[in-house]
Amino acid sequence: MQFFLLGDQSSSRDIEVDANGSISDLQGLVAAHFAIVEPKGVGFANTSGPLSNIQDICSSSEPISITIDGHAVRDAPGPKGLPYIGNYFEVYPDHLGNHQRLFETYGPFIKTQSLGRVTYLTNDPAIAAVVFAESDFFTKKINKDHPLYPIKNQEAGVFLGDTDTEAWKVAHKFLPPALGPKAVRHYAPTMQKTVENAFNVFDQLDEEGKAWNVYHYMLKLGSQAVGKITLGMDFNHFSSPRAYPDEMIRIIAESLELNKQIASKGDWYAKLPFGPPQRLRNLADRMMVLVGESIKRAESSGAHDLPLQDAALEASNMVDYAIRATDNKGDKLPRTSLVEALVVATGAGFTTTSSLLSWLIYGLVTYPGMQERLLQELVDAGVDENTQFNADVTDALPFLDKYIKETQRRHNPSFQPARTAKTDLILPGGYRVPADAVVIPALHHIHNNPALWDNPATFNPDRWDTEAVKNRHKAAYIPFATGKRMCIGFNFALQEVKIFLPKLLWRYKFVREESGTIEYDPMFQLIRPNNLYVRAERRVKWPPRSEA
Ligand code: HEM
Repeated sequence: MQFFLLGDQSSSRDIEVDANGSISDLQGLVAAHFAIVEPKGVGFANTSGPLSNIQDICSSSEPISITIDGHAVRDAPGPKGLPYIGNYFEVYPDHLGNHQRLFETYGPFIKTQSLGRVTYLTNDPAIAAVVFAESDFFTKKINKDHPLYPIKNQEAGVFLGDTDTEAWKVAHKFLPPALGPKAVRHYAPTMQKTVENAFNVFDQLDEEGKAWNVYHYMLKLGSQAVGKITLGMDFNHFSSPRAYPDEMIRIIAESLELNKQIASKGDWYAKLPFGPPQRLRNLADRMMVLVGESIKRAESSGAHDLPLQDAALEASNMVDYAIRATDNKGDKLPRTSLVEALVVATGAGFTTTSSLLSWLIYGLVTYPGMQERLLQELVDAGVDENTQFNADVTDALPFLDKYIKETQRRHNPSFQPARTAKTDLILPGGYRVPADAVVIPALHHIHNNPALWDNPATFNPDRWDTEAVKNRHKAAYIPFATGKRMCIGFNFALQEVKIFLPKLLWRYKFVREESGTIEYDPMFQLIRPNNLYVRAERRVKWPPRSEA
C-alpha cells in the first residue's frame, strides 16, 4: 500500500501491510520506514477522513497520509534573521528571556541561527526525553554546531567527549562509582569541614559590617570542596576574606566564559589563531600541567590498588581513587583519560554547585518566609552547630529538599545540554530534523513552561507536594539532564548543598544589601546571579521547637 507523510507528497512509498496485524504494529512499521521517532503518535487518513483500524486502511483505494500527533510533517519554525548575523541579536544579550519569547511566538520546537551556527531548541518534555535518550536517533556528538565544540575533548571521555568513543566508555565505567550515593556519604565529613572552615571569613565580614558578592564566595566555597574531594588539593580559599581563587579555578572559570563567547558565534571564529580562541587553547594546556602535578603527588603516596567499589569507599579523594581503582579484568583508567577526566569532573563539579548555592542564597533573601521555614525545620529536627551531617540527617529535612528542588526548577544553573541527530528524523509534533542537527532541550524553559507548571514564575516549594507535580512528565524536571549522558555528580551536588545550606543558615541570617535587578551573565556557560550582595549576620537567637 502507498503511504506518504502529510505535508510532503514526495515522501510517498509502498509498504506491505499485514491485514491481520494490529494498528500499533502498523504504527511501528510506518515509523521505522519514515524515521518517525515515536510510533505512538502516528495517525492514518485518506480523503474521507481518519482511518483508525487495519481493515479500513487495507480497503482504502487511495494512498494513505500519515500524521504525527495529529500534525502534518513540518520544518522547525523560527525567526528569519539578518544576513550573516542570523538571529544573534534576537537571542543575545538575554538568551533566557528571548528564547522564552521565541517559544511563545513559534511553539515548542524552534530553530535559530547565530553567525552561522544552527541550533534547534525545545521546551517540550516529550521531545526532550527523545533527544536525551541515547538511541538510533540521537547521541551526544559534539560537532561544529554543538555548544561545547570550542572545548571539545575526546580524551576526557565525560562531558566534553562524544558517546561513541572508547574514552567515554572507560571514563563512564570508572568515575560513577566514586560519585555514587555510598561514596558521597563517605565525603560528607569533608564537605562539613569545608563549610565550617569558611565560617571565620563570614564571621569577619560580619564583624566589619561588610556585604559580599554571593557568587564570588560560593565559587570559592564550592571549588574548595570539589578541589579537596576530586583532586585532593587545598585551595586555601578561606585563609582570609580576600584570598584569591586558585589558578586552577580561575582557568576553568575563564575557559567556560570563553567557550560560551566562542560557541555563540560560527565555527570560523573558533579557528582564529589569536584572541579568545587562542587564549582558550593556552588555558587548556596550562590546566593539563596543573592536574598532572596533582596526580603525581597522589601517586607518590604509594597506596595499593583496589576493586572499583572498594576504592570508591576507601580513597581519600578522586585522584587517589582513579589511580587505585581496578576493574574485574585488572584494568585501570588509562593515564590519558585520568588527567582529562579529572579536570572535567572538577570543572563540572564546582561551577554548577557554586551557581546553585548562589541561587539558594538568592532565594533566602528574595522569597518571604523561606529562611524562617528552613531554620524552623532544622530546630524541629534537633539540628544544632554540633550535628554531624550525613545522608540520614539530610533525608529527614523534607522542606530543605523541596526548597532545593524549587530553586533548581526556577533558577537552574545549567541550561544548554545538547544532543545531535544521527539521521534525518521526525520528532513528536511532526517536526522534521536533518542528520547532524544539534537539538537543545532548554532546561530553564522546560522548568518554567506554563503548560507543565502552574504559575511557573511563582517560587513555591509546596508545589512539590501536589498531585500535579508528583504526576508530571518524567522529563518536565531534569536539572541534571537525563539519559546515559546525564550528570554523574548529582548525588555529590545534592549532598553538598544539603550540608552547606543548613550549616550556613544555622549560623547566619542572610540579608540582601541592595534591591536592584539581579543580572545573569549571558556569556557564561551557566546561569548565575552576577550582582547579588548580602550580609551574613551571625545569629544569636534561634526559634523554639514547634509545638507537636
Ligand atoms: C548543581 C550541580 C550540578 C548540575 C546542575 C549539573 C548538571 C549537569 C548536566 C545538565 C549534565 C549534562 C551535560 C550535557 O548533557 O552536556 C552534567 C553532566 C556531568 N556532570 Fe554534572 N551537574 C552538577 C554537579 C556536578 C558535580 C558535583 C560533578 C562532579 C563532581 C558533576 C560531574 C558531571 C560529569 C562528569 C558530567 C558528564 C557525564 C557524561 O559525559 O557522561 N556534575 N551535569
